[in-house]
Amino acid sequence: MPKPRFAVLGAGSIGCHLGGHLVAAGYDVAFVGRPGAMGVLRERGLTLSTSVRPPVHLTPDRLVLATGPEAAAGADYVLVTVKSAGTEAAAQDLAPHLAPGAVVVSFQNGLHNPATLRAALPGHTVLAGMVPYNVVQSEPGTVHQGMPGRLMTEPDDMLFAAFREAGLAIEVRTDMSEVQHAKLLLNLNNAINALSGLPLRDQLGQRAYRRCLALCQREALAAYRAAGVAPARLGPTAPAVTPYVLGLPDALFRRVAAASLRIDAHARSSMWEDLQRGRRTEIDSLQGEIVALATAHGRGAPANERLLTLVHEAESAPRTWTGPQLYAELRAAR
Ligand SMILES: NC(=O)C1=CN([C@@H]2O[C@H](COP(=O)(O)OP(=O)(O)OC[C@H]3O[C@@H](n4cnc5c(N)ncnc54)[C@H](OP(=O)(O)O)[C@@H]3O)[C@@H](O)[C@H]2O)C=CC1
Ligand SMILES: CC(C)(CO)C(=O)C(=O)O
Repeated sequence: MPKPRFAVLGAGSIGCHLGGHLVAAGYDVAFVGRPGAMGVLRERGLTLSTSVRPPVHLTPDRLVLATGPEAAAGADYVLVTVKSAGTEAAAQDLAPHLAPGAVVVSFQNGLHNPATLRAALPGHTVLAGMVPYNVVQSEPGTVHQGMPGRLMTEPDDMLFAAFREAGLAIEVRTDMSEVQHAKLLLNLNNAINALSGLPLRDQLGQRAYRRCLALCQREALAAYRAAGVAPARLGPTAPAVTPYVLGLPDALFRRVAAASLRIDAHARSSMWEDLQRGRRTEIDSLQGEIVALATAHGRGAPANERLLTLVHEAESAPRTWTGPQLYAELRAAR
């Protein structure tokens, strides 16, 4: 059977990580990205790095690089890896070029990207996917995976086989909505990490920042309960218990949550990268979703609402917050 062909729509950290692994395993991948980013790859090639394995370098001649969605025309699978605010536009761009029968897979954070893609691409199968680990562009042309983890998607045998062959750990799930709600609980830390200005490991090592996350997660769990949503359990700790664990003193937290601190020194939230580059963040699809859900059920989510405002402010006027400053700010909002 011929190998399926892929396109990556939104060739940034996640798109280059997924697409790069597929290229390394011999799959055809068309990378669709911004002219600047594609120029870097055209010049330097793409390096896939982790702190546990030697890096893999793909020379420029192995990369099919494009800046327009027409490059996705030959793909059997289109992996959508733009930030949430760009999904609608990316889907509209893609619609006239998508091959009949092509499957679209959203590997994005947030709750609504698969639905946005389905609405814009009628007649195509759109699968929800989830990336549990961090990938940063540690230097131009290098995407670095900073922690272990298994990708998740809705069932598709050919996709699953290709990812496995490419060395991308992947798990098939039939409860992706619950998975996405669980991932959103983790992504409530993106804003806290971005405002801390610290690598994830250092930020999560500090109780005051973890308490900020616990406040956000408690509000989210209350909103989920009101909405009848039961988030999936993605790690050793059940979602309902996580806020208690986050509030433990540092030494105890390090022992109880050792697995969640298996993060290398480079890892930062994807929102930190956005603030660094002066780009719009995904805050409306993260804290914004919790505020909207809480409001729809007659509840407040003041800590999430305050973070929403602080991140919007940081988009135009960057500032960093110490853990105690941020915790005091979020508590004062309640
Ligand atoms: N990075 C991470 O560690 C993780 C990220 N995620 C999620 O994965 C998704 C992707 O994140 P990430 O890879 O970090 O994002 P990036 O910003 O690194 O990559 C997306 C790239 O796509 C470009 N882009 C946007 N729209 C288009 C378009 N229509 N055509 C071509 N290129 C386009 C963006 O350019 P521009 O900026 O100019 O719009 C950007 O360069 C997000 O939903 C994120 O939350 C999930 C888990 C971990
Ligand atoms: C992996 C994680 C939770 C944190 O880096 C993330 O999803 C992100 O940065 O967007």
